[in-house]
Amino acid sequence: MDKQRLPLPEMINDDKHRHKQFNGHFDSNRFRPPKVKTRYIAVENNNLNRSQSSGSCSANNSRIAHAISFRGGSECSDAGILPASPNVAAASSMSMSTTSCNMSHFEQCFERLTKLGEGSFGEVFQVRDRSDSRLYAVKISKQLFRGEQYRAERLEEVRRYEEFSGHENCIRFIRAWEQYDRLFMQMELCRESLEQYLYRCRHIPEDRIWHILLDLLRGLKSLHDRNLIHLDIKLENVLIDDDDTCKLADFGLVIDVDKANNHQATEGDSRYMAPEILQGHFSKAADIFSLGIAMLELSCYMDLPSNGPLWHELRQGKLPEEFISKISVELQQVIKCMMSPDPRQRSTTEQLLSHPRLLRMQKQEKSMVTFKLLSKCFRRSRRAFWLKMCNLRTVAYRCLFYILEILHLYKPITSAQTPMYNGNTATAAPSSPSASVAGVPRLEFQLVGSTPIGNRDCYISDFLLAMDMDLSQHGTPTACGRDNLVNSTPINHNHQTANRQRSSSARKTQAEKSNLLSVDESNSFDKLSTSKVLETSSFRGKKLFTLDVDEE
Ligand SMILES: Nc1ncnc2c1ncn2[C@@H]1O[C@H](COP(=O)(O)OP(=O)(O)OP(=O)(O)O)[C@@H](O)[C@H]1O
Ligand SMILES: [Mg+2]
Repeated sequence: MDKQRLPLPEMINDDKHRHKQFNGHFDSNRFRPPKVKTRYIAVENNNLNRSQSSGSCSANNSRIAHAISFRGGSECSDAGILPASPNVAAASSMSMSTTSCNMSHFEQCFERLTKLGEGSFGEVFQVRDRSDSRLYAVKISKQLFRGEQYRAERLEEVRRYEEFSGHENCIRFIRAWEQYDRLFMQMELCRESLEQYLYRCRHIPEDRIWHILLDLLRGLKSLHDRNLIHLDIKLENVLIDDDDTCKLADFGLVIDVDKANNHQATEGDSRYMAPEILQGHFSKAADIFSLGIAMLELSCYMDLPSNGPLWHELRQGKLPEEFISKISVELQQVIKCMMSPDPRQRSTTEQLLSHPRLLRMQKQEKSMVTFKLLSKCFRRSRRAFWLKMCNLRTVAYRCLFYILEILHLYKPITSAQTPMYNGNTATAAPSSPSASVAGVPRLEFQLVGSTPIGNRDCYISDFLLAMDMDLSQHGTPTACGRDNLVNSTPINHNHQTANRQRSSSARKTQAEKSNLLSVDESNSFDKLSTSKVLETSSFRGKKLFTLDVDEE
């Protein structure tokens, strides 16, 4: 990647330091390092089509999801084609393969819930894993891979995430894959970013600031120990998990110190940028400066300038008195030490971690370690318990619905097997279907079968009522749009039986007078042979006849 220089800070005559302003949404128009712009396409399943991946570095393969991992020690591995999620495999077996084929791996595996945030490289979504119902965060790169070089740079982030995933103060990485020329990274879900936390709390107690500093110094040390520099330390790139632990995230600009001044580095957010970066000097000390200024922002609720005279003042060691005076001298000294204009004078992570206050905190933490572990275990088991309870409840409801559904379908089928109508005179059935229908709660379901009425969503009870009304008015079931209907389908038998049970004797007579006639094919073949058949169709091996019946 070519080194991209920030334009020199503009001289703006706004020389007043300000408290942070929050107008309900996060400022997305901050001064950011210049980045090559490409057309942004919203990450929707339907948008991820072949035409957009034209010019792709991964060419024809871009439609297939490939796992990305550097864990095996290989330099850049496309670990292989990802299998479809188990849910999709099940869906495919239920002849939904066309739909599942059109789904991206992301959609097959996750249910997208909310958007958590957005940076210059990616959008991050809260998702639910369809296989275990757990919540995760998935970062989807905004820009399509424009070429092998660009793709390799994006995949570097995966390598870094994998490298630091095990550290308590770095975000836990789960897996990554590429599809449709985009990179997808699944990671642990955090509660919020440090920036969101600051906007929520505004005034953060100093005790908490020290704890945050300790967490971040530990995370940063794990990078610096490997001779890597983050280059994008800022409040947005620090995430807080459910246990209130701060974690470093966004390793998109991480670079090897040895390669840092070799056209490899890209500056991060100018508000947090160390002064020497303008001269192209990238070092671990640059990260210390960024962390120091982030601590100033956090402890003083100060709006950091992205350019102008105030930007320069902050980098000359002049910290605004009206802000800095609000915090303890101890914290002031640490911040000043981290923000020293000369990078050689800045303390290292190790030196900072050996600050008496931080040492005391680390000792306290050690003694609290068992208690912390226990409380963590308790919180996790409580969560697991509720999850299980919810699952049990779902299973119980499902069973209940199945039973109800089976009951519902069972009765009409048996009633159809017993001829209940003989000729045009309805005789009472031995059981009372209407009573059983009334006993079944109003259940929404799709009618099984392919009768004209079965091809739409309806309530079976609605249908019964409709039949009831039709019969009471004309004795002609308009649901089928015929005047003379002979029907042996289970559903219609049931309707007629239910109708018969619920209707008054007057209505019964009316029904008898009408041309409605229900016959079983086997029993009433002789009647059929004498009647004029207008139309025939079949349902479940039973024949449906539309007859012109002589009333006598
Ligand atoms: N694991 C996560 N859990 C919760 N929120 C997250 C997570 N990862 C990222 N976010 C949110 O998404 C935002 C953007 O994520 P991230 O910083 O990784 O994107 P980016 O495009 O690389 O950003 P940048 O512009 O800093 O390079 C974060 O500021 C944070 O608010
Ligand atoms: Mg970020």
